Amino acid sequence: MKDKFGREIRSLRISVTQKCNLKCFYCHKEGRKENTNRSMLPEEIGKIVKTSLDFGVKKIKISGGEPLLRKDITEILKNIRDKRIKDTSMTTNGILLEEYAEKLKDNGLDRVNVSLDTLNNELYKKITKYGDVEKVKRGIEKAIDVGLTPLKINYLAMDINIDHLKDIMEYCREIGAILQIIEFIPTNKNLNKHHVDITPIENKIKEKADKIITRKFMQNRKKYVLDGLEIEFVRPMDNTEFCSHCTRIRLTHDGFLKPCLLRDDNLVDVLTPLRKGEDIRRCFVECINRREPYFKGKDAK
Ligand SMILES: Nc1nc2c(ncn2[C@@H]2O[C@H](COP(=O)(O)OP(=O)(O)OP(=O)(O)O)[C@@H](O)[C@H]2O)c(=O)[nH]1
Ligand SMILES: C[S@@+](CC[C@H](N)C(=O)[O-])C[C@H]1O[C@@H](n2cnc3c(N)ncnc32)[C@H](O)[C@@H]1O
Ligand code: SF4
Ligand code: SF4
Repeated sequence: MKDKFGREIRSLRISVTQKCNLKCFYCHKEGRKENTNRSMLPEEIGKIVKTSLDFGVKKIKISGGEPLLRKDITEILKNIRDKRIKDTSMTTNGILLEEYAEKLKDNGLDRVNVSLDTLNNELYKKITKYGDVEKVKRGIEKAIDVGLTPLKINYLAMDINIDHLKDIMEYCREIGAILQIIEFIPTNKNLNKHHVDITPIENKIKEKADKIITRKFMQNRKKYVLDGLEIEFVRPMDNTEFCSHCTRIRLTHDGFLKPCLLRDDNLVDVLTPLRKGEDIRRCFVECINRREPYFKGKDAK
């Protein structure tokens, strides 16, 4: 099913918990500020996912909070599993990855993205409060070992870690990971000072790139191959092209369908009807109808 702006729905991003073992000062909490204290059971997540497949979803992203804090994460994966899904991935801070990697792979997870903004433990601690770079690196190694690949390193570009980008690039090349350079989304005015324009970095890499790939169904994001290293750019701010190619809907940790990451005012409760035994297809129709590009070009209606 397409939305009013002609955008297909191909991907469902599920936040399985709002809890986290780190406290990154910038966290956007997947755009969900409120907490209703509701939580979805693995079977409920499974049922919602199965319904989403009828609307064109082919890719599942598991996120949070920190998804590996769900003790029943393997149950969640078991319930999600379906032949129609082409890609099941997780975004994690990697702290618990060493312990979980094998179980995740065995229960149907295809790959992981691991967030790591610097290799410098002092700065990493400043950013995350409770983090430990070595632990994350061990998690990354284990994930690669068990085949949770292609593994992506999520590097959030900020004023405080922009000088660390070179080290992260080298590290990714060394371990054979894809590097994802993400534009910082300030969640309040005090954080504006950390925003860095990553366009000049992208232009520099583009000039030297051996190959350029456009991710058509992923917000037309550009991926560059440079001396064997794949570098993807996520540049959402004020980016009308990004939003006009957005094929993603979200499921919040407390059971609401969310038409857009950056809006919290148009959610559709899917958990209540599910618990009442009602047909939840109408929730998807409503969510898709409520979708609109957050950053709109002049021509968008
Ligand atoms: N504005 C906006 N930002 C997004 C959206 N999806 C992901 N992001 C940002 O992109 C960054 C990377 O997200 P990931 O969780 O690693 O997943 P992904 O790169 O989108 O997905 P894959 O490429 O399939 O692994 C995060 O910082 C998100 O905030 C989106 O729909 N809108
Ligand atoms: C919200 S976290 C949830 C998953 C997991 N806890 C982690 O950190 O990977 C998902 C992604 O959002 C990114 N993120 C968080 N806050 C952000 C912000 N203000 N701007 C851009 N990306 C952000 C993180 O870097 C991470 O890659
Ligand atoms: S680890 Fe992820 S969810 Fe936790 S605070 Fe950092 S960005 Fe947010
Ligand atoms: S419309 Fe834009 S901001 Fe909203 S989820 Fe899609 S890409 Fe992100």
